[in-house]
Amino acid sequence: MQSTIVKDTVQTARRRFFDEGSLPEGLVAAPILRSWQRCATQGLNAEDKPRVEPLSAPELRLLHERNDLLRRITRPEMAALRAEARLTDSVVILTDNSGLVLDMVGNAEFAGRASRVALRPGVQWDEMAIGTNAIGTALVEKRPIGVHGSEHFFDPHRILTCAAAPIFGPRGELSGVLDMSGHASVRHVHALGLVRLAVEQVEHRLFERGFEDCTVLRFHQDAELVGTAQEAVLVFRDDRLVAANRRGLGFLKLDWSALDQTRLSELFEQPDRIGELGQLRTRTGEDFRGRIAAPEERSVRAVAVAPRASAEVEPFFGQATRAALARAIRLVDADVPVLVHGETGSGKEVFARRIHAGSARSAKPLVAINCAALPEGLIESELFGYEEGAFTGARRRGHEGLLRQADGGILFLDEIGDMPLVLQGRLLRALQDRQVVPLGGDKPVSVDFALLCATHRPLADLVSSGTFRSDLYFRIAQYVVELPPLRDHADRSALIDTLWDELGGRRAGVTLAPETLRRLAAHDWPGNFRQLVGTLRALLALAEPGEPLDASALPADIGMGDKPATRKEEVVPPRTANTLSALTREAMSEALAAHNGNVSRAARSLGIDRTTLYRRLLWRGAQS
Ligand SMILES: Nc1ncnc2c1ncn2[C@@H]1O[C@H](COP(=O)(O)OP(=O)(O)OP(=O)(O)O)[C@@H](O)[C@H]1O
Repeated sequence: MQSTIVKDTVQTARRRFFDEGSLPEGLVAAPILRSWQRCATQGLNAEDKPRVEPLSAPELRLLHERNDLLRRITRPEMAALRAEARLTDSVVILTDNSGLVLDMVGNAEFAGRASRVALRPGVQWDEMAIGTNAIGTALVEKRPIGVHGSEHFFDPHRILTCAAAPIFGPRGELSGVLDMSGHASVRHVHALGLVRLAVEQVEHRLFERGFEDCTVLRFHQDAELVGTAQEAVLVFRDDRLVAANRRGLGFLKLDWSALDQTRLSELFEQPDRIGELGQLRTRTGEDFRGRIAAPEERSVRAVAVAPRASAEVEPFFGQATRAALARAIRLVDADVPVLVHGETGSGKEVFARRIHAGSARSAKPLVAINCAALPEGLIESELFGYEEGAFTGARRRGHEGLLRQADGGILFLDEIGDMPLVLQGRLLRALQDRQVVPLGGDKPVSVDFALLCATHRPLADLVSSGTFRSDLYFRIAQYVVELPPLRDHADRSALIDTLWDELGGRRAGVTLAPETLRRLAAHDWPGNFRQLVGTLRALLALAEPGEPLDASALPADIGMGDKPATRKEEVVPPRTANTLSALTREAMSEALAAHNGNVSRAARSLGIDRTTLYRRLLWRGAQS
């Protein structure tokens, strides 16, 4: 009902703006209206088709190379949001600082729909080409923004609901944009919050390296937030401010123009202790709690106290998995291909990296390729390389291809079940002959790599249904490791305890209350380790040192399965969901009730297909 009213309001605003030429102030958010004005002033016409100029495959590869650091630094957040996106039929997108889409992960079905309106890697989503959209408008407005349905400038984008936040570097430079996009019929009310939090983590991590020779000041009014991603950070080289995060500037009422201009001594009174958490008083008389780390002393302390970066959680392996790892290492050393199978988030990639680290090839590269993430048209040139001038847009000096980059090391083909059939034959030949023929070339080049593959799909079934070649299957699956889903772990409490320590819970002086631990252990974690680690990280951010973390901090859908719902709750489901997945499930249940249980109609009203709705409802049924 509420969304119908919002929709009508936007339609009225559009009519006034586009047909009557008046400003519908108050009917849409001010940043949206500003964006419509900018687009109209630039001569964009809402009834035209947006101008899309996708990059060629080699250009996209170059773009990836140029943005390597950004892609690496955002990886943990992309992985965490990807799990959320898969469960909510949406996608997570990373762009460069001009809005060029670098990566898109999440729900494959929605990715297909998004691709039809050119929301895909290699397309620039800047406002001037694509009109009002979360990515482009966040870049212009330099702040997080949600753009929903008809708030988009161009008509075809009405199917989208998007939330984006710009990523700022330590010197205020725009580095990229993180975005979550889904279908406009399912309102992802938490998407903007999730994206903002993720960007805060990314921006905070940008301060971990590169300032070893500087004095770094970390502070907050709340002492407990010092040392977390919510702290304010100011960096001084020879007493001069050279880098900062937005919170640091905001607390002192400064902006980026203060860089290189302002001195530490102008901002703060002499701190009482260097290195220790103490009182900091600004020259204007405001008090903060914080810590100043001088250059030499900081580099020593950083090793001792810096929280582990999120990508580096020490994996938890049960006894059986440890034994499987030892066997897999021996097999890979003997050049026997190993296939790792497990549900999403069960740790296939983590396991593969451990195999590499323990193998005789550890000093050589592990080249990991996600076969599902590579656009189909790119896989061939990416894997096998191409000769100079092999096709229009090919790089002048050609490209050696990923198979050759793995020479001497290990080739890890992740999501191998998603490799298109046409390329499976070519891959098989390369694996059998240990030779690669680049596109546009005729001379085979010898390669030497060990092969690891992973998939969450039932490959044997794909073989039976004819979508995966049996000869390739037998080639890659000479030894299969099955990673168990979390719900099958015998002692989940011990596992959660260990991960909590790994994530820094004990170091931060926070424990999980017995009821919290019980509920976490009772949950069946469909997103496996990825979901569990993400939830524990969120809980850690909410925790108060010295106080056991109460079960009320848990997301609504965790640990409630074992509690009978009250009659009242069954009749009037309260809007308490505070995760995207819970919200989506709520929306699905509501749609189903509104259509008297007719799945097709409910699915249509949500803008998803029947199978997605069935799948999600079945998944829900399995949970409760
Ligand atoms: N054994 C483990 N112990 C602790 N954390 C783990 C473990 N395995 C995985 N994780 C966490 O889960 C996240 C997902 O792991 P990984 O990418 O290896 O899963 P995956 O099975 O390859 O998932 P997908 O099929 O979706 O690609 C990792 O980033 C890591 O934080």
